[in-house]
Amino acid sequence: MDKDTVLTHILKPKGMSTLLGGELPLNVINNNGYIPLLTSEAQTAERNVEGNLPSLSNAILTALSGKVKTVSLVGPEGSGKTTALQKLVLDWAQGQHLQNFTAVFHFQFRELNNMNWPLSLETVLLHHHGLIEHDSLPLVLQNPQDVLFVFDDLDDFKQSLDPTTQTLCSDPSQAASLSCLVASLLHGSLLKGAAFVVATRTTGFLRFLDGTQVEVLGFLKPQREAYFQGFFTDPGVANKALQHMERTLGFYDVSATPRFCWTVCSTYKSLMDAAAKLPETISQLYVDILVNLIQMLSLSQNYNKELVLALGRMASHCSVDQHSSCNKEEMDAFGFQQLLNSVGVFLQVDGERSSRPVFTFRSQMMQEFLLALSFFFDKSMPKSAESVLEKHKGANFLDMFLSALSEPTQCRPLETLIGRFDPDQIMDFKSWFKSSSAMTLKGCYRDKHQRCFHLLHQAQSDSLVKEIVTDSAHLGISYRDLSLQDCVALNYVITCLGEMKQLNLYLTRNLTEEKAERLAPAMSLSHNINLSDCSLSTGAVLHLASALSRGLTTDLNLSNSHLGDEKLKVLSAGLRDSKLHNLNIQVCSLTEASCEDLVSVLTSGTSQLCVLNLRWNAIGDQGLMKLCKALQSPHCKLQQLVLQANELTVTSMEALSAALCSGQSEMRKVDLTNNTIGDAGVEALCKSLQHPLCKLQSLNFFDSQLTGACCSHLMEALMSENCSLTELELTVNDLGQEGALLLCKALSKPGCPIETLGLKRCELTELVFKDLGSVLTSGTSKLKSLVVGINKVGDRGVKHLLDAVAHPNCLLEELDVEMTDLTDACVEDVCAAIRASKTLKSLELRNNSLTDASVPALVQVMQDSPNMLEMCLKYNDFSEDVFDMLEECNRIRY
Ligand SMILES: Nc1ncnc2c1ncn2[C@@H]1O[C@H](COP(=O)(O)OP(=O)(O)OP(=O)(O)O)[C@@H](O)[C@H]1O
Repeated sequence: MDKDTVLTHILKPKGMSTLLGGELPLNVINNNGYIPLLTSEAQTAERNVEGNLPSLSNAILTALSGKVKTVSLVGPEGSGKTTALQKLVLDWAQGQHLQNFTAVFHFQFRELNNMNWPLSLETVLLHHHGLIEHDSLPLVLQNPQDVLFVFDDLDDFKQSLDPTTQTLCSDPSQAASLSCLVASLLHGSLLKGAAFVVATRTTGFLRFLDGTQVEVLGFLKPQREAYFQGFFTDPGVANKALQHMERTLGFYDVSATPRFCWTVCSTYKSLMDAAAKLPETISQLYVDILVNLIQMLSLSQNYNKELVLALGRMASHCSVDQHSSCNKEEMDAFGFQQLLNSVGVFLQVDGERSSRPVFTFRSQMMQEFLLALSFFFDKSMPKSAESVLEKHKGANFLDMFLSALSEPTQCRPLETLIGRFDPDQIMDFKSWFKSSSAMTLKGCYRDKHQRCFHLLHQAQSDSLVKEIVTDSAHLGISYRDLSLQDCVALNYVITCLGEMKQLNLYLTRNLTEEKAERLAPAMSLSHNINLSDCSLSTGAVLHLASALSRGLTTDLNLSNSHLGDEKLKVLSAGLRDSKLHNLNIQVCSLTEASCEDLVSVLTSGTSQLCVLNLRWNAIGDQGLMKLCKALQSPHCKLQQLVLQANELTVTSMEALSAALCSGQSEMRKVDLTNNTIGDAGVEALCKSLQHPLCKLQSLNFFDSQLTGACCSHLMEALMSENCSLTELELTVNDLGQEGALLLCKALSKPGCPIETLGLKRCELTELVFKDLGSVLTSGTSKLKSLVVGINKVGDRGVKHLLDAVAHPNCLLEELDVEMTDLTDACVEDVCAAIRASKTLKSLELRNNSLTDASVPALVQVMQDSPNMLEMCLKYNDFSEDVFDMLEECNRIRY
């Protein structure tokens, strides 16, 4: 039809606006309420200069100028497809775009469905569409490239579009089935060259359409903002309403649909006008909507109930059979006979004046809500909640609505209109919910935990949360990759509980600002927060920081989260006033710059930080030297510092040593693993060990590029009266025989405090093992744990230690002789040592050359020695023949 016809005929609004159906598209457009929509990037080239998503109308216009002039607008229920089509046609008629088309034909499949007899395209255009002059038709048909067809609601099309199952037609005057006409048009056999814009929800028909698909994104946040401002005349009220919607509903996909926004705005407006409370959950919103709709109908309580029951039956039918619409016979079977005049607010009625009207729910969400409601009323519904849910598996919100409606405070407003809910049904739902939640929460499936939290959130009952989430709930599992609505539900549950042992978000790939904001109250109520291997936006870190600063959290694990210096700065602001004791920021891509922020935290006077793990951050000597300033502050409470692989050298060891003996440092444990501090670094630290004010108890020099030269300094330090070191780790350093013998000298001095010694892979010899044996039997040694694996001393070397273990003076509890070239020849000594020792609990024998022959004796001695907690025999030369025997003792690992 031409532009004038469009302007005079088509653009007269048909029908009326309804709360669930939306404001009529033409009213929206005519009243300047149209908010331009966006599409996703995939279909169009790129974002525009401001980095925003492309506009929907541009995407359509661009696609129509392409080679295949078919554009499919795809979007969910109420996302604005019809409105966008009407705007497109109106703008064309007003000369704003698409002026290359001389005629535009606009069809709705819902209406076409009624044509059940063969028709030619000419007849459809002339008589059915009825708005084209007979004379102009040939012109149109001769120039198909000047014609645009606009088809709406393709998903409602009840016939086939498959070109392979029907013979397509090409003659506009030939009568054919509707299915053939539409398929022939879209496949180009009829009116070849014409252009098409087709709007649809996601449907299987899309596979028959060539051309461009354009996603209709509906209202994202900025469009919602514009819409609310347009809806409410007072900007303050608009803002209040929007904030409320964003906080309570903004995380549901449905809130991106313009139709839902209309429903929400209209409902909020009437509640605000009545000075009533706005709904806190989606269930409460639907209670309010239903109350509003029922009140509008002004029926008696009996009629209200009948209507709700009939709607519930229809909802169940549509949900089970995946029907979107029902005919008159079906409606009668649901019990609508007397009530059909009242269904308009709930149902869209097509072909009202024809003999075959079709009824469709205006809102899928309301369909599910009515289904849930009927569970508490309809005697014909399955009796148990479990079977209702089983029967309507495809319903997304059913369990959430059931949960909300089973709470007295939430169902009360409806009870006054439709009568009392069946108490047996309420009880049934409650007992199903409690027992299934108890099972779910004992298990480890995070999705199921989340669902349970959603149901609790909908129920809005503190006491129910406390009843369901008990100590037996397994809440320590990782709730990674939460959606925004998961965050809201989890936060609700933790807030009701009042505190949480551990909030585990391990492996969350995208903790956005919005999600962290929703979780912030839960974070402050959690004693331990695990955010290891997560990626957090700066905004998220900001919320974490503020949650920590007012919260209960004592342990925070951010390891492997690659925070970087900037985000650490943001975090530091919250650390000062937090209760944090233990901060793990290993592998966080930090540099020297972060140390300044950490210093300001540690010296703040309010920080409680005792343990700081900085493993694998390139802070370097300059960074550690800054931290050392903090260690000398009377405010710093740090006791343990993990400095593994921090690119440290001897340069920073002097400063560390000075800090340790400053008299202010509380430091008990320093781990310097994997740094190149070398012998000179050890020498510097040994000075502090001899200082009376140094409180250090544990030093770890694992793989620190040391040689025997450092041992004289260690010996001196260990022999000093002031030394309080109980743990010394020197594993993976080339100390050699000479160096190790010096250490043994120190260890044999009465009073030497060392209890745990690590000398794995230190190039030790049999002579060293002999001296270590003497240390152990000396009667003065406090050694409880000795790790001397990966030194090739063989059976003879290890025998010195085994004999020592058998000696009554030896206090050893743990001996590690991994990969020391042991053979079956040592087994007798092993068994003798175990039998004689009163203290030994663990023996590490992995990576040796023991064979099957040793197994019976080793199993026997383990069975006879209940003191022994573990013997590890992994990676020896056993055959499968002995596995059964080894299996007999569960304290043997093999
Ligand atoms: N761009 C818009 N600006 C303002 N309001 C809009 C816009 N788009 C849609 N609406 C409102 O949302 C309602 C629903 O939109 P519309 O009917 O266009 O959705 P739809 O995607 O065609 O839905 P369905 O899949 O159910 O056919 C409209 O009646 C109108 O009130």
